[in-house]
Amino acid sequence: GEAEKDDKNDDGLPIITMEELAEHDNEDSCWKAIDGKVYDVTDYIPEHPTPPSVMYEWCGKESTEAWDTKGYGRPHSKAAEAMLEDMLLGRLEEES
Ligand code: HEM
Repeated sequence: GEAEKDDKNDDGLPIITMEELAEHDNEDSCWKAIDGKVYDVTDYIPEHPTPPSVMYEWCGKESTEAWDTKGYGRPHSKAAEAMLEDMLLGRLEEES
């Protein structure tokens, strides 16, 4: 029905609003938006090869630039990109 159409995008992924993203800004639930998609990275934080603070800084936020640069101008590896796919939750709402 109409409601379903509003909730989903062409690719069938749930649409996640900026407000919803912003609620997941902590160690119990850490979501990040990267290139228009939203990922739940909570369980990966202890495995990430940096102090957790590097990851926590971006919880609940649009994190594309942090992802693309790792904070010092180098992109994450293809292996890291592949891991991210398993954490996919949905698509970030388009800005209006
Ligand atoms: C968005 C904020 C993030 C920042 C600022 C960040 C930063 C970093 C830094 C500084 C390193 C270590 C140095 C290096 O390998 O170049 C690293 C490595 C790594 N990160 Fe992140 N990271 C972020 C998010 C993530 C997420 C969400 C994942 C989940 C898949 C991830 C996966 C990895 C992996 C697998 C490595 C090992 C090196 C590689 O494969 O590129 N990171 N990251």
